[in-house]
Amino acid sequence: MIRVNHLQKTVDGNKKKVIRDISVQFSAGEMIGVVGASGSGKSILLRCLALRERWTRGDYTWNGENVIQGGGSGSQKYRFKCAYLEQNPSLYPDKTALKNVLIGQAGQTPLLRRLTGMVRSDDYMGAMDELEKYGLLDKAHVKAGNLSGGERQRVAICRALVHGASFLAVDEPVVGLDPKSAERVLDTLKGLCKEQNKIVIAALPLELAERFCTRIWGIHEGQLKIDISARRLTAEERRLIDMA
Ligand SMILES: Nc1ncnc2c1ncn2[C@@H]1O[C@H](COP(=O)(O)OP(=O)(O)OP(=O)(O)O)[C@@H](O)[C@H]1O
Repeated sequence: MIRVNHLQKTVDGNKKKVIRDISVQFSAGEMIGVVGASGSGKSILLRCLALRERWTRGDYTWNGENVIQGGGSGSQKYRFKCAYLEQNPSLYPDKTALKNVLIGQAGQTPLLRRLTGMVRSDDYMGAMDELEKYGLLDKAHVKAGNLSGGERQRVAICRALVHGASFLAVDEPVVGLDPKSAERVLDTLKGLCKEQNKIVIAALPLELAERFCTRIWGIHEGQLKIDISARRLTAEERRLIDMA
C-alpha cells in the first residue's frame, strides 16, 4: 500500500501552489488514469509521485516505510523503484532499442552505467526477454531514432521494467499515436498491472482512462476532485474538473 498525505507543491519561489493538499492511497496492481484540463497539475503530480520533483510538503510511505516525511525529495533507493515516462520518451536516438533498454533512464539507473554503457550478459538476456514479451524482438537492433512513436513508448516501458521499476508514472503516453498503436501501448500498461502487479499512473484523455484504467483521479487546479473506480464520468463529475 502506498500512502500520500497532504502533498503540496509550490513553484516560482513558493508563490504558486500547483498541487494543493492531495491525500490518497493506492496499491499494487492498480492502473490509475489521471484526467483534468490543461494546466490542472497532472504532470507535476506524476512527477512528485515518481520522485522526480521535490515535495514542498507532505508525507509519502510505501508499505509502511517512510519515503518522504514533511516534504523533500526521497532517497535514491526509492527513485530506482519508480519510472517516469514522458510523452516523448527520452531515448538515445543513435543507440539501438536494446542498448537503450540496457543503459537505462536518467534518475532510475546509476550515472556510471549510462556513461559507460557497461552491461552484464545476464542483463542482456533479461533485456532481450523483455523486448520479446512486448513484441519488440525484431526492433532490438534498430536505432531508437528510427522507431515509431508507439514502439519508442514500449521500449521506454521495457527499459523501466528491466531496471526494476515497480511503479510507472506515465505522462500522456498516447499523444500523437494512431488508435491501434495507442491501444497497444495501453494494453501493455494494463498487462503490467494485471499480470505483474505493477502500479501504473497515467495522464490520459478521459475516454481512454474510462476504457483502460481500474481507477480515475480527476484533478482541478492542483486538487484531487474525483477518485473513483473507472467508469464513465457523469456530466456533474466532468464539470467538477472543467471537462464538461
Ligand atoms: N517548474 C514550474 N515553474 C512554474 N510553473 C510550473 C512549473 N511546473 C508546472 N508549472 C505550472 O503548474 C501548473 C500545472 O502544470 P502541469 O504541467 O502539471 O499541468 P498538466 O495538467 O499536466 O497540463 P497539460 O495537460 O497541458 O500537460 C501549470 O499552471 C504550470 O504552468
